[in-house]
Amino acid sequence: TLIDLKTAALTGRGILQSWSFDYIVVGGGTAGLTVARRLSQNASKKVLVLEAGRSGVGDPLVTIPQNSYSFLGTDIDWLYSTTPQTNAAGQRINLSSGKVLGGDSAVNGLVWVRGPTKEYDAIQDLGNPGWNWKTFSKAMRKAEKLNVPRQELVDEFGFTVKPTSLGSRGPVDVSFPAFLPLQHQKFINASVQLGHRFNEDPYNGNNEGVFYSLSSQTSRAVRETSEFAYLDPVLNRTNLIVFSHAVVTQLKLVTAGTNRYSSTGVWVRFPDGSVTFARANIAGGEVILAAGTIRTPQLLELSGIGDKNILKPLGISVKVDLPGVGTNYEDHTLTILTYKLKEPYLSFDAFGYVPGLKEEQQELYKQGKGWLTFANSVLNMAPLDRILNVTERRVAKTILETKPPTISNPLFKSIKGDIFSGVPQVEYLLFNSFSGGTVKEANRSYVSMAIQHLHPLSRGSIHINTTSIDDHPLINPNLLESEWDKWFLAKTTAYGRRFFQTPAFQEIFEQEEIFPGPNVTTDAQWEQFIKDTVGAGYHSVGTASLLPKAQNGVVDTKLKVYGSTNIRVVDLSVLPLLLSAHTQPAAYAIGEMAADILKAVW
Ligand SMILES: Cc1cc2nc3c(=O)[nH]c(=O)nc-3n(C[C@H](O)[C@H](O)[C@H](O)COP(=O)(O)OP(=O)(O)OC[C@H]3O[C@@H](n4cnc5c(N)ncnc54)[C@H](O)[C@@H]3O)c2cc1C
Repeated sequence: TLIDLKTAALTGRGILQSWSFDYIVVGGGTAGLTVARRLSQNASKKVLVLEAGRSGVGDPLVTIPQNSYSFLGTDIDWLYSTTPQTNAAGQRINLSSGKVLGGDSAVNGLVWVRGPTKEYDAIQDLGNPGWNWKTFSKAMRKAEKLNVPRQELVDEFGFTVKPTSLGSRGPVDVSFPAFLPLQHQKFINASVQLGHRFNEDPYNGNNEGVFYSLSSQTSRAVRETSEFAYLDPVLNRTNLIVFSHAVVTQLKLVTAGTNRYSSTGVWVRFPDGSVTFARANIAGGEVILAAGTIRTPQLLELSGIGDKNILKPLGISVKVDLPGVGTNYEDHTLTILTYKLKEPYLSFDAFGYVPGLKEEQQELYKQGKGWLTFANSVLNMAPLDRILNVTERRVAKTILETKPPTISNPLFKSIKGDIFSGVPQVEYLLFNSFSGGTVKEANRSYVSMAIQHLHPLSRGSIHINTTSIDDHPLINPNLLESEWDKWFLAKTTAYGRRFFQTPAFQEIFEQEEIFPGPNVTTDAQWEQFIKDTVGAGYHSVGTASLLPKAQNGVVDTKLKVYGSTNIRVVDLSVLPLLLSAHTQPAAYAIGEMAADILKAVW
């Protein structure tokens, strides 16, 4: 049952006053709704989901794939930005995130991709038995339902996929879009011409090379979110109560023996500002945090779980002194090159100057066809050898002899071990519009290439600096702090130019680079360029890491917060290391795995 507290506060308050819950899920985002659906399949278990945002049902901002970044600045955006980044020219970097049922799955770029086996196994090797490729891939398959592309789409665009590598019965439909821009088709050729491998089966534990990537959308081109995929089909369950416009302000903790705390429930703020308590069942009730990488550490700290040196000065009574909370924060770093298409080729920029094009495409979309079905669908995941020459590889080795200051020894060792062993280190992808630069002609079409560093070594933090839930925590990804991150991103960004010098791209792109432009040529200029323009990949992880406590971990292998008896974290804040992949499949997988852990005691 979905109850919007904006319109049904009385009903909501009544339920909270008379019920206690077996599971209280804080945050109805990607992982939160996954775990809620699985746990509510047992009709004797009462499940409550508390989501700060509204529903995304029927909202074209959410449903239409091509609108994926249009939520920026709207009512479904948390409007985060980082603290000034000292190693990136003082930039405050945008980190918009979905404040809506479905969370980031309702606003993201729809890319659906997995990393290679080694990266999931590395999570286990850090001291987390049971968290490996085998368990992650099983959970990702459980979440997904592949729609094999229709023959006409295969014929037109060349899509390839190996159906046995993906799930076929999960809630989240994954499909190829019904349209692939010419420039994305050419990106496959350009990559191959540069010596990159074409990968026909990137979902089975080896994602190296250039490939057609799936998109989290139905075969009718409606975006899949965790709300549409996991929640909507089970809305009639009376033991599952979902509140929208419900802001959780704090967890209530009581002592449960020496050095241990239990949560008896959470405080919920209603849209009118009033606060009501949601009670966890005394017998075995669990509080499940799924508020995402930015808000989960905030809630832990506001509730007295975190580093005492941060909590005490704010007057917060320290329940569990857990210094790992809010640390090990990591995001992919991203830079952009922009080129102009030759006439008459078009990108989405043409919506702004070709009369009638938008209307024509809106009509086509009603039949599940055309440009609006497309968000992104070709990726190139490249290992180091593909990008760096012999001399550069030698320099890379020298830089990597020194551990950067903010990453722990085990994490550094783990990543470093993979850098020279064929694991993708950089991703190239195209944005089908002008996405970086200042000089834009009004009636021409542009395409930007994004360059994403997949395994940065800099680590940042997310901590509160006030006791109010309404103040965003200080979000400091510490981008480009490590020498490796700066050097490698500069090298891989410079390499991006080479795609535009291939015959495949020369056919359709003007030769002159628009951004950063031909004046950037030396190593020093590239480094300055990336410092001035680096962005985040919107793939934040790690602030409540799944790691042994002695390694600054926050949750154990059952996702239970150290020092607590019944508080779990199930969102991406538990992921201790980023993958060579965009992060939504991992969020669904962690939700699935969390549900299995909790169901095991039924
Ligand atoms: C712009 C953008 C583009 C992206 N593109 C891609 C992509 O193309 N492919 C991909 O794989 N990944 C992508 N990602 C990343 C991916 O979507 C996320 O990493 C993933 O969905 C996060 O899942 P989560 O469950 O950890 O958090 P979320 O899905 O963000 O869920 C957290 C939920 O908690 C709610 N919440 C927070 N605080 C409170 C509170 N106090 N009370 C109540 N509710 C609260 C939030 O409103 C939200 O609904 C993108 C992300 C963004 C932002």
